[in-house]
Amino acid sequence: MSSTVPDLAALHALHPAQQPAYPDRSAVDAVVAKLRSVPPPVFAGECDDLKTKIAAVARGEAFLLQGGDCAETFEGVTADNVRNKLRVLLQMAVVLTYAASVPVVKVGRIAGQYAKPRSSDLETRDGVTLPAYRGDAVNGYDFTPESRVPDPQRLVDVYNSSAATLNLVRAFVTGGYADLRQVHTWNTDFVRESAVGQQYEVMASEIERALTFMKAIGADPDEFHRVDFHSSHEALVLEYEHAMTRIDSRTDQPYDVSGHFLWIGERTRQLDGAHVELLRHVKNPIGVKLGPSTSPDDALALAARLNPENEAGRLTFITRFGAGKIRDGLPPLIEKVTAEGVQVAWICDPMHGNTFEASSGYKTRRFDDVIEEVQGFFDVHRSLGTWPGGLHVELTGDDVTECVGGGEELTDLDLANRYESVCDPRLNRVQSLELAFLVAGMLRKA
Ligand SMILES: O=C[C@H](O)[C@H](O)COP(=O)(O)O
Ligand SMILES: C=C(OP(=O)(O)O)C(=O)O
Ligand SMILES: [Mn+2]
Repeated sequence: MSSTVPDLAALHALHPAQQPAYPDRSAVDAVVAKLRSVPPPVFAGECDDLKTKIAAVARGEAFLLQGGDCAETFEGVTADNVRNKLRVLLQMAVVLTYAASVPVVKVGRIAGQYAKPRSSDLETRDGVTLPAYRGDAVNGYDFTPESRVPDPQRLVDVYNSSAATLNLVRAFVTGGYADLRQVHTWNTDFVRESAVGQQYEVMASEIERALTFMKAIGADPDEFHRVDFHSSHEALVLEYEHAMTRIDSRTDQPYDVSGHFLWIGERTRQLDGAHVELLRHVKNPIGVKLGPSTSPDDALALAARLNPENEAGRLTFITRFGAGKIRDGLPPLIEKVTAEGVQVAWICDPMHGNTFEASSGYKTRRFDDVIEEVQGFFDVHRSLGTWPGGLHVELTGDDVTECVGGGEELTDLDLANRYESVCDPRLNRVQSLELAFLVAGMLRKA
């Protein structure tokens, strides 16, 4: 892989999709110059460690759990918010690990997930049309002309918010919060009231007994004290990702140190596009979203471009077909990629192919469609003898009402109660845990 990263002008010459229309180029240049000098939020060696873990996923020896907000917000960077997201991911990971006896690689859509590709450049409300909200990285959510102007200073806020979030996540995962012996404590509040909370309690008690037994036979309890947790986001705004791309002093190779894992979205995965061009040069583990229009040759070409050395763990395909399309659409991709000997981890995003507008006007997803897509993903892999490597979900640790269905049987009418996402609807904490138990059952069979 070439280590010469193209400059920003060369990337812009490729007419990148989904970029902010900044009104003042000199202000952008000043921000990029500033960002080039800030300390990296992650260390390149951590990216290599994650790549090694994803290689185990590609070999069928581990399962990847990737989850978090569709769009993080600056306002959402609070201790409670970060802790709640981490907690639901830790609970899901423990369910998957314990119930399916598979190591789980934990990756948050967190500490950098601030930029959004949109279906339309414009948004119209009550006859007023303004530029669409493209995430806090780009413009404001408020529906006013001032707020919707792209402001490059926001990229500095992305850096500061990401660094603050990751700092707290690191403190939680190494400082005792994520200690496996806290498995009961994570569940203390509301989830105990729900059926899935009770199911979790039973499992947590079994885990506690197992830990007590292991301690009694001389295992080191410090083994359970910390977990590995990684950050990820869609690499979308080229100014930001380019400014955060640095040469690693150990290896002399470029890494995008804005996060451990970066992915290219469904709308920006053009083979000759700027996003593929930038990410093909960095050494991080990377992902590409693949929707129903992807042909087997597209997948092969992306793999050849992004992972020419066919390094295991480098490339993850995140499929997002929709519940109705996965059973027909996924097999040809897996068959061709497998037949060509291409090393890839296959991950299922059961969210983005299942979005629709409820009669109330809210964007939502049905919990049953999410489950149906994951079941399709597992069934396809089972029939082809390949490994269903993981799950990519939009979720939150809070009690929101954004997706319908699940054990709480949320309906269209409930959506207005607590709809807080600024972009796509997320599973709430109960729905996330329900998903984890269902997937654990599928994994046991796999
Ligand atoms: O998160 C993914 C996309 O940004 C999102 O689904 C686009 O949503 P839109 O169709 O409302 O623009
Ligand atoms: C934009 C997203 O997804 P996709 O690129 O698959 O539409 C996302 O993950 O929020
Ligand atoms: Mn989304």
